[in-house]
Amino acid sequence: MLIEQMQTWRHVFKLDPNRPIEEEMIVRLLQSGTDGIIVGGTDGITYQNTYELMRRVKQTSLPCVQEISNAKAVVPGFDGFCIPVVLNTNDTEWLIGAHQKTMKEFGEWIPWNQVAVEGYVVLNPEAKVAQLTGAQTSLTHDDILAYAQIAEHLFRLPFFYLEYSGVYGDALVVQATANHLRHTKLIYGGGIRFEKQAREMAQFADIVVVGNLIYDDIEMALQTVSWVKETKLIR
Ligand SMILES: CC(C)=CCC/C(C)=C/CC/C(C)=C/CC/C(C)=C/CC/C(C)=C/CC/C(C)=C/CC/C(C)=C/COP(=O)(O)OP(=O)(O)O
Ligand SMILES: O=P(O)(O)OC[C@@H](O)CO
Ligand SMILES: [Mg+2]
Repeated sequence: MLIEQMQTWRHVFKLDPNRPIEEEMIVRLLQSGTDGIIVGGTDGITYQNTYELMRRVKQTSLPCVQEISNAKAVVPGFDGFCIPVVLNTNDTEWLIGAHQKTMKEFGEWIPWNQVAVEGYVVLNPEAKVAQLTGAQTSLTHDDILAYAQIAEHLFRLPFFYLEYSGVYGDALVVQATANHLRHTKLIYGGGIRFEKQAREMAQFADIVVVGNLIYDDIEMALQTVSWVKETKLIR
C-alpha cells in the first residue's frame, strides 16, 4: 500500500498486539467501514504477538499497517509500515537512534514505497509512550505549532501525530495545528469515547485514531467510524 493511500484515510482503529481480542470483535472492526487498521503499541510488543494479530486482521482487503515500536517485532506481510519519530523528546534514541540501528539491520530489505514516517508529539505525560520516550509534554501551543512546522517544512513528513494516548486532548491545539499544516496530514489519537469527542476532533484532524475504546466498549468504538466520516474537515 502506498503512502498516498494512507493520506486519504479519515478513521482508523489501532489494535495492540499485547492485548487479547475476540475473533468476533475483529470481524466487526473489519466490517465497520473504517479506512484501515494500525497494529502497534508501546509495551510487550513481540514478533509472535504481532504476527498472530496480523494473521487475524488480514482476512479482508482492508489495509492493515504495522506501526513499528520494536525492531525485533517487524513482521513482513503488512500492507504498510508506519515509523514513529518522537519530536518532543531529548532522548535521541526515539528520534533517530533506534531507527539508525534498525536501518543497519534491515536497510537493504526495506520496501520503501510501503513506509511512512509519523512525526509524533506526545502530550499525555501518564501515557506509556511518554514515559518510555522521555517526552517533554509541558508544551505551549506555540511549541507544538513549531513542531508541526518542522514536520511539514523541514522534514517534509507525510504525517504529524498529536498523541494524547489514553486521555482526550485539547481541541484548540488540534485546531491550531491543523491550520498550520497544508501538505502534512494531521493524525489525532487519544481518549475518544463519545460522539461529541469524535466529531470535535474530526473537524480538525485529517485522520482520527481510536484505540482503547475498542477494548472498553466495542459498540461505541464501531460508531466512531460514522461519527468521524460524517464530519466535514474545517480548514
Ligand atoms: C523486511 C521488511 C518487511 C522490513 C520492513 C521493516 C521496516 C519498514 C523498517 C523500517 C526501518 C525503521 C527506521 C524502523 C524503526 C525502528 C524503531 C524501533 C523506531 C522507534 C520507534 C519509536 C519512536 C517507538 C516509541 C514508541 C512509540 C512511538 C510507539 C507508537 C505506538 C503507540 C504510541 C501506541 C499506543 O499504544 P500504547 O502505548 O500501547 O497504549 P496503551 O497504554 O493504551 O496500551
Ligand atoms: O487508545 P486511545 O486513547 O484511543 O489513543 C489512540 C492512539 O492515539 C494510541 O496510539
Ligand atoms: Mg499497549
